[in-house]
Amino acid sequence: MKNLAILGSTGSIGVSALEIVAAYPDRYRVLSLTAGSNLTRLEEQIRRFRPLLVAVVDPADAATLRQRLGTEAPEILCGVEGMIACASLSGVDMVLSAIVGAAGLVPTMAAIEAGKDIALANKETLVTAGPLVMEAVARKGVSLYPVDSEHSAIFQSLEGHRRSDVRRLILTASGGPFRNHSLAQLKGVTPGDALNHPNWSMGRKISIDSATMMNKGLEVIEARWLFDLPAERIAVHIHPQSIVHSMVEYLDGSVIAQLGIPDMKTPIAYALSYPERLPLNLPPLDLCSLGSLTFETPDPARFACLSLAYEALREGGSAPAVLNAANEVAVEAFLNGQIAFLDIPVIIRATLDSHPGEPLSHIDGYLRADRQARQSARRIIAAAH
Ligand SMILES: NC(=O)C1=CN([C@@H]2O[C@H](COP(=O)(O)OP(=O)(O)OC[C@H]3O[C@@H](n4cnc5c(N)ncnc54)[C@H](OP(=O)(O)O)[C@@H]3O)[C@@H](O)[C@H]2O)C=CC1
Ligand SMILES: CC(=O)[C@@H](O)[C@H](O)COP(=O)(O)O
Ligand SMILES: [Mn+2]
Repeated sequence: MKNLAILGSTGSIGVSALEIVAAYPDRYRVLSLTAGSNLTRLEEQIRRFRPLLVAVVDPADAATLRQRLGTEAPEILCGVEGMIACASLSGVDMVLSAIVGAAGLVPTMAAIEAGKDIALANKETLVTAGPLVMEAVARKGVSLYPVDSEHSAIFQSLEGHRRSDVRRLILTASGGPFRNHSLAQLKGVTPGDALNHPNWSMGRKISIDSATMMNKGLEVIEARWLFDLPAERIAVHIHPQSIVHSMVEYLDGSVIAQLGIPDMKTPIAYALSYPERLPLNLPPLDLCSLGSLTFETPDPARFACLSLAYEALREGGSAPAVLNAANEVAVEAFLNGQIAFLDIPVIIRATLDSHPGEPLSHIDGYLRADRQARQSARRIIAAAH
């Protein structure tokens, strides 16, 4: 029996993970759950999975939940302290980190420091503080399993091979809903258009990131830390079908890829059950019906966010944290109708320019860079709109 903490249980990844838990009650037990503000979904999850400890962001939501659950209520905490308590709860073997955004950093670090193995969906944690996270993982001797589909594919494509034989990683990108849009067309796209991902059903923030291709930029940075390779050895190919989830190219020219239908249950289950593979009730991949798999080079003029991410990764220090924070603020502003789609990279560029990169070592430094970049991005938006 593996005891789990699920951080971000009410989100797209959290819900898929709980479907796997429900299918394998003899393998997994949920000891703690965290959510933001979706109390209805969280209440259902508590009644179904009976965790010992739960955390939500807001104290008033914690009180509401206690009242709704009455005698069935577990211990319910709130705020970052509550998230930390859930992540480091005694008896938990593995923490699924699936909060969205840099809000996942502190709970994920708490889990690592408490010696928990990590199944990592929350890429912003590694983007913001990759060196800090990887140092803690090594020092505590915990295992970090990627959940992000591309990184799971790379992890699987590296199995049984020598790291010294790797030439480069090739991340695939769907190209999102605007793959064939011209710059003129991109000017007018709405949040509704941008949320309409062609292949994946995901949370709102990552869906916008896919539309700008910042998602792939964040994933390049994530891959840099997970697999310890520099930016110039991590390439991106557009692959509109999202069937080849990513590839590893070896020194002899061999390319090893992982393929599958686009369903996050596969990488989530692999991270939870590694090294075993669980039977999942998913439709098989039917390559003959698909007919063809295609690949293209990303266009930096239309998808400027991808180049910004490479630039921040090469600069290092605080730059990736600033990039991530500015992106989170810009995506929120786009979703709220405050800015246009093409303003997203402009705001990130301006925020990066207003924050000279600085070397960071302690978590407080990363959190300060994140906080200050958010303030700058908000100021830039307010001044321009
Ligand atoms: N969805 C996917 O297919 C994939 C997602 N990922 C990554 O996984 C992570 C989660 O994505 P996804 O599930 O799509 O996101 P969702 O928006 O669907 O879910 C996010 C979760 O985080 C909670 N949350 C939001 N803000 C906070 C906060 N400030 N503090 C604590 N909890 C918070 C939400 O709570 P509530 O809803 O209750 O407010 C929800 O449980 C992201 O980092 C994403 O990039 C990676 C690969 C694929
Ligand atoms: C499912 C997953 O891992 C997402 O990160 C996905 O890759 C998003 O699609 P894009 O390739 O369009 O960014
Ligand atoms: Mn991905």
